[in-house]
Amino acid sequence: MAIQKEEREQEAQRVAAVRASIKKRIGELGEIADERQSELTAIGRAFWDDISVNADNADDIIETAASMAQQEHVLIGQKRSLSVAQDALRKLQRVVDSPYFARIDFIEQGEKQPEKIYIGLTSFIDPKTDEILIYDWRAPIASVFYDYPPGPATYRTPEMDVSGELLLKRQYIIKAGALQDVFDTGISIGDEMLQQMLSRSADERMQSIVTTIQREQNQIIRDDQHKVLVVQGAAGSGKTSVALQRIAYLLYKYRTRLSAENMILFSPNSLFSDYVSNVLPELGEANMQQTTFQDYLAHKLSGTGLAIEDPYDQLEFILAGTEQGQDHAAYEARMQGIRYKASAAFLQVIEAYGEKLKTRGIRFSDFAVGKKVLITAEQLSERFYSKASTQPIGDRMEHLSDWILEQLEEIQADVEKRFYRKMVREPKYIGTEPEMKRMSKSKAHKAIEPLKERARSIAYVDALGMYRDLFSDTSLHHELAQSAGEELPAVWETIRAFTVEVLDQGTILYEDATPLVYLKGLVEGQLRIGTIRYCVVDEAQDYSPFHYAYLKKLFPRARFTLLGDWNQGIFTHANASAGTSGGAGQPGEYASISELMKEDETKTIRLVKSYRSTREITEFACQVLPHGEPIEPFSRSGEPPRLTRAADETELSRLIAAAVQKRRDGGASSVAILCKTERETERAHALLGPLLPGLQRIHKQTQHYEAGVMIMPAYLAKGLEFDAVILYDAGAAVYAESRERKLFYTACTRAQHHLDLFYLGELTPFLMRK
Ligand SMILES: Nc1ncnc2c1ncn2[C@@H]1O[C@H](COP(=O)(O)OP(=O)(O)OP(=O)(O)O)[C@@H](O)[C@H]1O
Repeated sequence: MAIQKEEREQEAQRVAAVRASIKKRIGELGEIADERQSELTAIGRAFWDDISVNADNADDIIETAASMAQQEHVLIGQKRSLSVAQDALRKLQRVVDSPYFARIDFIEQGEKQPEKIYIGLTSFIDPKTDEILIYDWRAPIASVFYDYPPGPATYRTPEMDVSGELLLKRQYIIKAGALQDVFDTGISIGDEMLQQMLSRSADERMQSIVTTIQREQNQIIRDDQHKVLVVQGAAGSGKTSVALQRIAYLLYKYRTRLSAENMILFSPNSLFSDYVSNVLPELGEANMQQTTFQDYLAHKLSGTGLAIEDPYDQLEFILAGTEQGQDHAAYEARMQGIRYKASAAFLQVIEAYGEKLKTRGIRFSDFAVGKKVLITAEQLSERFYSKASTQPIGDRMEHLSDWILEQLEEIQADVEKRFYRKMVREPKYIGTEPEMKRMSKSKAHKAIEPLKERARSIAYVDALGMYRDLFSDTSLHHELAQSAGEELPAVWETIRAFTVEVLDQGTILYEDATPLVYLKGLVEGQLRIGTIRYCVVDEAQDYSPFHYAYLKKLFPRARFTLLGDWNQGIFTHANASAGTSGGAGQPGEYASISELMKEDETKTIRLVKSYRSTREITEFACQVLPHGEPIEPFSRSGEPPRLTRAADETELSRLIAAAVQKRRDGGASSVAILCKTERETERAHALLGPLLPGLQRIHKQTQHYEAGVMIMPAYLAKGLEFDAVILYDAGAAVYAESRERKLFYTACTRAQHHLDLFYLGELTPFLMRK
């Protein structure tokens, strides 16, 4: 809704006035920061002068120590106040050219005068008048802007709910310090503004969405009542964006007791981590810890010498199917194993195993130097099980480690003596006695230290051996399954034989890694990281029940936000709970998450509106999953996706190169050519490379995201988006199996503005209208 010229004039004046105020404050803060910096330098200098002066005189040592402690205290305080000033300065510098983006006029119940609330990225109080010139978008009252159309409205403060009436909702576009546009909005947050945001070309990195957060998204961002928040959101519905703004919100709301180190985000790969890495800094917050599950597993198994398979290699195996001459029986054996090992039933078996091991059965390994065994596995076992079984395993392990360390101390002393005697006896050592003592001490230390390290890291427990027992010993597995109220899987013998064979080759397949790490954690009693208070899992559909049980154990004090889209679940293991492998997402799958998290306070929120793609692309992608979650496209129109058949590979490459060029000429800053597998990517890259100079090949190890023209397997594009997507070969020879449907859907939904599909032979049946 356009506003009157006069009012617009007033708004422009206010922008200028607020900006002037901010600039002034920036100047003051700059001076304060400089002053504090020079004070700090002076104190630092005096500190060292004091030490050098006083330390010359032995009598002054005590006095020096006292003065050092005191000065250090002053130094810490001074550093803190410098960083406060610098923080405030940085925040204002970031917003000075665009101080706010919205205004609401709100009259609280019982009040006579409405209040004008201006909302921006950070709050700003006029230091002279104490007037709040800008409210932070995360302040309680700002939620009215996101949640309500003009009319009755309520917002929640920590103390109470405040009701009133929203009289006006206004949005501003302020660039380089000048008001460019201002308009009043009605029902939802300016479709106009959202249209503008979504029509732009995809940026180098993900952008923040604070100016246009939608009501249903705001509900997720500000939820702090539930321990587990599950978000099922359509492709492009803003799950990742919401996750990041939520982290910023929590950091603001709990700023006195929560910092970025208390939060962890699990993302699908390093490329994605890089892609989203600037959102929080843009919002003035530090980045949370970000990792991939794979990195976590690798970290947990580091030091064991075991290398685990990458999830993408597992996926490649699944996608390759039996097409490349792979033995059908072997393929099926592994597929059955993947499903079983991700299931809640197998989790119960491992839990039962953990219970049993409390009283007997932990496999210990000997402590030996070369062939000489210092402490036998039996001694360790005896010692461990001599403690009451009511004591937690972790405590008993800790005692055992302490005991081993004591034994090793004695052994080290003994070894040292022997080294010394040997030196004395052998004429080739010609040192003084203290020298020989020092040498023998150091040699003994070198010999025993690795053993001590093994003791400290509980590397004397043979978790892999115990995991193998689970498969080599059918009666054990059967007994555990029964005690957990489960049955052995129907294809047990196949799974059993396959697993033992692979483990004996020294390979840890991806499907074995989490159960193994879980078991390891149970027997070592070291499965907890208490500092994490919020754990956010993006692409949550790609995690199995096992993963969730593990995360819950790992972060016992954390609240969880799990964001996913079952329609994009491309990993077989992830579907194991509902047994819908390859099919469309079923709402029933959520129940299992709350069950697994063992939390009553679980809330599931659905996001059905998709913002990324044009209406035409979203509708096109929806036909790939006829029974998928409903998706409501945001009303932004573009050209319909184009389907082009090529006669052969040479023509395919030529057509694709021309399509890329067309998109680039049309202004697309990012164009992605998506293939099915690594193999197909390699082949396509070889053909297209000469036709498209500068074509970037994206690998699973790629760490940095850079806009431009790129080629990759579709699964690596998860979570990302591009101005234009080109599907390399959408033929029936490539996409036909039900397990490939979701991957195909994921690929199509990466496109913001243009989607071009090419194919050889027949078109994929996923696009045949029913
Ligand atoms: N409220 C909003 N205002 C502006 N842009 C938005 C909003 N919500 C989402 N978007 C935009 O929509 C696009 C998709 O968002 P995002 O990547 O967060 O979705 P997603 O649900 O995680 O997608 P997917 O599951 O398909 O990877 C992004 O460009 C994001 O900036």
